[in-house]
Amino acid sequence: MSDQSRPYRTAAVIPAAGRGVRLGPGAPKALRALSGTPMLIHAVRAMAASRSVSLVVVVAPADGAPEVKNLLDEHALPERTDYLVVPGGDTRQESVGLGLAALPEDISAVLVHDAARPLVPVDTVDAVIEAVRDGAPAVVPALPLADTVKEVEPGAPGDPEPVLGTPVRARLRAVQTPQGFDRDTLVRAHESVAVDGDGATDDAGMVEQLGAPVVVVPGHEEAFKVTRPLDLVLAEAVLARRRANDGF
Ligand SMILES: Nc1ccn([C@@H]2O[C@H](COP(=O)(O)OP(=O)(O)OP(=O)(O)O)[C@@H](O)[C@H]2O)c(=O)n1
Ligand SMILES: C[C@](O)(CO)[C@H](O)COP(=O)(O)O
Repeated sequence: MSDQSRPYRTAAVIPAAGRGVRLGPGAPKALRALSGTPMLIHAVRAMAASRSVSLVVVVAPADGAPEVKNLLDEHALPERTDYLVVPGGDTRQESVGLGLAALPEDISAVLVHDAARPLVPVDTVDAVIEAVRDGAPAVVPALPLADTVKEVEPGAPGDPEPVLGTPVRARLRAVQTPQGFDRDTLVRAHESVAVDGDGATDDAGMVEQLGAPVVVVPGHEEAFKVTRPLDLVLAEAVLARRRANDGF
């Protein structure tokens, strides 16, 4: 539940400390360029585009915080947007936890947004924030699936895997970011869910483990995660389409 005595300020925590192994060799994923601008800067701008976001906390690769701070100093953000840079951890869960620990006292609502989703439109960001402000402790943007999904018994890479079942597709959603939270709920989730192996794959799942309700709002196709090389091609195409639509 939100503390009504606190002023209502929203911050975005951007975990950007991953290596991007699935993208292939090169710089840490968040620092790779899309149309000449680092992916992280696109992601920060996507959060700052919302008038409700007054602080962005970037969680940088552990040894790259000064470089990331310089990068942010070089790229203009709206005057209303402050930013902080903190070093990240070994898993996404730890990186988000380190970002949360850096939040100032007066923040009531938190977005957690992957640096790897640089092109999320501002309308999606605002829809998540609005649902949190309307009282949902945890909100995720998500889309219906185009593929049928099978549950399998995982085997060695390349080996046939026995199918265990086929979940009803109409009940499934592919979850994106930014995920939005009442701050106290998210902090409680991070304090109570231990990092196990590679850690939790999303923050809303940790809130589910608390037993708190999580709701879905419509996601957006352009909020896809840049994970594999083909995603870079798609991201460049989306940016080219935006430039064409903006008349540049
Ligand atoms: N230790 C980690 C691992 C991931 N992330 C961030 O979490 C987001 C989602 O993770 P993912 O897309 O899986 O990025 P990587 O972990 O970099 O990718 P890969 O698994 O291919 O290495 C990314 O913005 C990534 O930078 C992070 O901050 N700290
Ligand atoms: C948080 C997330 O983007 C929601 O789909 C996703 O779970 C991140 O997964 P990753 O394997 O850490 O990229």
